Amino acid sequence: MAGSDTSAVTLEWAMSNLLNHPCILQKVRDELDSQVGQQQLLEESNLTKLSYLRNVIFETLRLYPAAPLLIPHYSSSDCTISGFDVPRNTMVIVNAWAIQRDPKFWEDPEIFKPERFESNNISETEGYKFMPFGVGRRACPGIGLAERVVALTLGSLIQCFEWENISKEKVDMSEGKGLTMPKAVPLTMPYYGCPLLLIH
Ligand code: HEM
Repeated sequence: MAGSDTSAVTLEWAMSNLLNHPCILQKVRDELDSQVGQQQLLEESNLTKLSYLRNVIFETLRLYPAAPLLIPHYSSSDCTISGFDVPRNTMVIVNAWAIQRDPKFWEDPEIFKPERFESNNISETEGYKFMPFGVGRRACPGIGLAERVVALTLGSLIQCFEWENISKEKVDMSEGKGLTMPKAVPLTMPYYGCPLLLIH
């Protein structure tokens, strides 16, 4: 799975979600102001304090996973999955997109609500309902890098520029086709530089 394409589409989905939810965008900006301030640029060492930014990225990956069907796996032995007998050497495709929007597991599954991740330690309590990086031995080995790159880039874009949807329409969130899930309509939006940029 390409590391750059997955991170790039996740950024585009995250930015689109924020433009459609100005209050959430403002909350991210407030967190950046209080935890990093306007006198210095966001750095990797700041990320541990930016939990709301992290939740925005998790919520983006829940609704718009970059690899919606993960990567095809083969069963190494006969097994049973949800009551279905799966013989050895069968190709198994996991629909993470559907699981991450399943109303059996998620309250208001179609709503973009980063707060849902506030009290949870995903790895311990979320089990197999949230798996944008896959799970187990063949899960994405780039997860640590991906989380840092997406958070640093998204956080820097919000810290350094003013973003606003000037169109009367919401940003189109239709999904395109591809191994990594692109937006059907690419995001284009004007932005304004912040005073922080003039300092550096
Ligand atoms: C937001 C960013 C990313 C997402 C959402 C993502 C997601 C995934 C997913 C879902 C898989 C398949 C897991 C499975 O089938 O169980 C995967 C595999 C993989 N990813 Fe990522 N990935 C991201 C970034 C990266 C980065 C930055 C790198 C490396 C620098 C990377 C390297 C890999 C590799 C090498 C595999 C194959 C692992 C294997 O088959 O054993 N990924 N990724």
